[in-house]
Amino acid sequence: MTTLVSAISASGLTYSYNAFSSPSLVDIAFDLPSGSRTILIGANGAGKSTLLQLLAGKKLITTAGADIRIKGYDVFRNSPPGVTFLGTEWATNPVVRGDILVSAFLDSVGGYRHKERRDRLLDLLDVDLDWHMHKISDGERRRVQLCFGLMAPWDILLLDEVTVDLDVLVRDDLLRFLKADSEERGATILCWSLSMPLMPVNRILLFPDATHIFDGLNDFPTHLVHMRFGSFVTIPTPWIPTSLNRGVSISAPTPLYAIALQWLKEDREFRRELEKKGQKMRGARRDEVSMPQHGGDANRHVFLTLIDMYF
Ligand SMILES: Nc1ncnc2c1ncn2[C@@H]1O[C@H](COP(=O)(O)OP(=O)(O)OP(=O)(O)O)[C@@H](O)[C@H]1O
Repeated sequence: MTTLVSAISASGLTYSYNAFSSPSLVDIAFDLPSGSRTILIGANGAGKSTLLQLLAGKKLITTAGADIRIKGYDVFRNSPPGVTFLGTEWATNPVVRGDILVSAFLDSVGGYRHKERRDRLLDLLDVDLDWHMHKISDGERRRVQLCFGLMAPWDILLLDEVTVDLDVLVRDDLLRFLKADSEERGATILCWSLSMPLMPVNRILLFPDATHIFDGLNDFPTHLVHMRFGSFVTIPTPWIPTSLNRGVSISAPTPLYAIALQWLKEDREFRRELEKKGQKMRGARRDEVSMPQHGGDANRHVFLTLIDMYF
């Protein structure tokens, strides 16, 4: 049995993109054990990508007292080894859209050193070594990215949204591979795949296609986190299907889907309550926000709303 030691931890984590915007993360604190597989659940703008990028050391945090550790290493001062971050910006990099063969591309990043894992991933992700990177679809490019990122064994895997555009079969196989890999090697995964706009929660129930986001996921995580407006509403909590969703009234194909919809519904209600009190939250319709009566305050409110929209 794997001994659970802390793999990822953070405390006092508050982060703003610039001096004008409200913080995208607010006083986040958590501790994830080695071998855990955690899914972040939250509406658009909840802060999931920002958190993953900070953990990956992609953004510098200057807030006093903020601390992020991976395997005990301070991510900003002392990069921890064995961390793989896969995010969506990779696909827009001109290098990976150049006229290069997939085989040459994977070899250029050491694919030949991990041939067994590479070949397993090529099969699983249905990637052809003879593809040219500039002549493949976005979904195919994503599959090459996953092969590229996963072929060297990792200790910590940070996945930002990259499984969303895979077809259902490939995604299902990939989740099985990641789960087995994490169980065999005690490796840790933190990812998010469960994001939906706040407003159309009810409409999602009418579109069976939206449920594919959850295919194969129900048995994948060991922990769930609920994020809302940059904070953790639910800290990493062990997930045993049915453990968290007692009392959840939404009927859904899987317990994970039910809890995600329930949380997003709560987020929407929370936001509407704030808006009734005149607090503009990101993503709100302007006509839903009650404007302050005083002229000066009203102008300031409009100004802050514009800042929120443009930064
Ligand atoms: N480059 C940026 N500059 C300023 N604000 C940003 C930037 N990127 C994100 N934000 C803001 O930070 C907050 C969190 O965004 P983030 O992308 O982390 O959310 P998310 O939960 O990943 O959302 P989604 O599900 O839509 O990807 C949002 O309010 C967003 O507007």
